[in-house]
Amino acid sequence: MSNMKLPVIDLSSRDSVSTAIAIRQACIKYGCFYLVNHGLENELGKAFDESRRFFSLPMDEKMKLARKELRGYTPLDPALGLHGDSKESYYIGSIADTNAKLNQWPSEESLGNWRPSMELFYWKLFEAGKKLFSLFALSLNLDQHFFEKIGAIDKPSAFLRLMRYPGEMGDHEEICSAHTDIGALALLITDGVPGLQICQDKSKEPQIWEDVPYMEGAFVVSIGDLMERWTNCLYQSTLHRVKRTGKERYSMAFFLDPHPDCVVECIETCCSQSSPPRFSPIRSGDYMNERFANSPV
Ligand SMILES: O=C(O)CCC(=O)C(=O)O
Ligand SMILES: [Fe+2]
Repeated sequence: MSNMKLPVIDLSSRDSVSTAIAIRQACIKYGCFYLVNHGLENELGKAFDESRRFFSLPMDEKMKLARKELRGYTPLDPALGLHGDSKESYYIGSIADTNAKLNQWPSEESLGNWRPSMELFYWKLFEAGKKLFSLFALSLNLDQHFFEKIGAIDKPSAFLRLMRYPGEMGDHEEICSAHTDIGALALLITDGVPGLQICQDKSKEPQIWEDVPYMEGAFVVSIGDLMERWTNCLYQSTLHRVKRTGKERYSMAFFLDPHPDCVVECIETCCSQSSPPRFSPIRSGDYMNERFANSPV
C-alpha cells in the first residue's frame, strides 16, 4: 500500500493567485489536499479533548441526545459493529440559523461549558471555511466573493461531526465504508491514528486505495458530490474510507455545505461548448435532503 502525496495548500499565503492555481490543480487531480496555516492549529488539541469528554459520557446520557433531524448522537450499530461501519458519532448542525434550536447539547451538569467551547470551535472552522471558499472562487476564475454573493455561505449551514472508532478487531476491513461526501467541501481532522485512505480514480476498476498520511495540525480538505456537480465535474469528489487498524481513533469532520436556499447551477466558467452543463439547477436543500434520505450517515 503506497502513501498518497497530496498537495499542501497554505491558507495564510498572501499570494492568493498562486494558491488558487494550486487548489485548482489539486481539485482536478485528487479532489483533495492538505490545508495548513488555517489558524486553528492551537484549537485542535482542545477540540479532541472535548470530543473525548463527550464520548466518555455514560451511554444513557449520550442516548438522551439520540439523533433527530440529523443532529445529536448515533451509537455504534451493534448489528454492524464488527462487520460494517464501526463508529459512534455526534452531529452539530448550523448554530446560527432558524434550525439552530434543533441542535442537541449535553447538559451543563454533565459536561460544564462543553457547548460554548464547541460553538467557538464551530465559528473558527467556519471562518477558515469562508476563506477557503473565496480561494475556491478564484480557482474557478470567479470573483472571490462569488459564493457569498449567491447566498451559499453568507449564513453558515455547516455541520460538525465528531467521531470515535472504538478500535476493536473485526472481520470487516473498513470501519468507515468507502463513500464520497454529499455536500460541497469537508474539512477533516484526525487524531493521528492511521486508517484514512483515498481512491484517486473512482471510475477505475479495480479500485486502488492509498493511505493518506497524517500531517500534524493540517486539515484534509475534500470535495463533495455537490461541488463536483457545481463545477460541472471539473473538480472531482473524493472517494475515501477508513481502514480498521484495531486502534481507537477520533476524528472530526466539518461539512461546509451551501445554504439550503442557494441554487446550485453549473458554474459558467466550468462550462463551454465542448463541455455543456451536465446538470440542471437545483436548490441545495433539495439536493442534500434527497441524498441524506438515501444514504446512511
Ligand atoms: O474518520 C475519518 O477519518 C473519515 C470520516 C468521513 O469520511 C466522514 O465522516 O465523512
Ligand atoms: Fe467522508
